[in-house]
Amino acid sequence: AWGYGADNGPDKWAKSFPVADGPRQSPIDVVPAQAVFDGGLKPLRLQYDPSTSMDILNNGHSFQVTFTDDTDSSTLKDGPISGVYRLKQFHFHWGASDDRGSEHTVNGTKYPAELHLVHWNTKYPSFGDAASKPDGLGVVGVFLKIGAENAQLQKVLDAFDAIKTKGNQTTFTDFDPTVLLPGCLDYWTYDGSLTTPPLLESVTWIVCKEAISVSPAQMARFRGLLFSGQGEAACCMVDNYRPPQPLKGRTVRASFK
Ligand SMILES: NS(=O)(=O)c1ccc(NC(=O)NCCO)cc1
Ligand SMILES: [Zn+2]
Repeated sequence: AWGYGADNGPDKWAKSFPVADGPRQSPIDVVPAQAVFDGGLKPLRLQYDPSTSMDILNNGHSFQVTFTDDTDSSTLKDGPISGVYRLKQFHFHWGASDDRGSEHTVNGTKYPAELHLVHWNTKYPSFGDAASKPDGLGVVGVFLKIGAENAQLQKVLDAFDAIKTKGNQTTFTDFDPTVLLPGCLDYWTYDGSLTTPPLLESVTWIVCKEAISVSPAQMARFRGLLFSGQGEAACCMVDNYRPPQPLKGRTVRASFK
């Protein structure tokens, strides 16, 4: 199965998932000087109801916090998208050291981690259906940079002991992911894909310009998770990021000057 190792990592994914070499793959390197300011882009409207957070899971590739998405309680509206997209889950990608870990880069700069808030377009009946449509998903990406301890992140990190190995999950309620957003919601946006198999080209990417902070000790906690399952040889969950992919003529728009 796919992963991030030498034998099953990003350079090998095209064998099982040929779309890996497609025209709108993610992540990309964002070059701010080449982004086109679009005054028609609206401010992001993220409205989350903490009662929709359900559980936190180690899925063997990352950990994710999953939300109930049977109503429009936690939504993404405006920004570059039209209609209403529902929050399904959020997860992170990170490195084995602070010099790498993000999927998107900015002028080639890698951040130590990147948060993805995954939403699906309610014009489709479900996440699974939306994931196969060109306008099916909206993912908000937020960079993490090394700095002060992020108290809002602590609640997520404190659940890690219960999800150390692949397949473990535990209840994770009353969490409002708004607390993980940067103060300024200026963003870049472009048409892309899932950054893990099946790499479906269904994502409107919304990458925030401003990063949130994470302390070195908190980053060390991320690296204590395991790709491996209970009773298997321990394999640290680190470097679970896909490197930037060719832009192939796409335009990146900026919501700010
Ligand atoms: N890294 S990413 O592009 O944000 C991403 C988001 C969702 C998925 N897949 C997914 O959510 N599958 C359904 C189970 O949650 C894969 C990659
Ligand atoms: Zn992701």
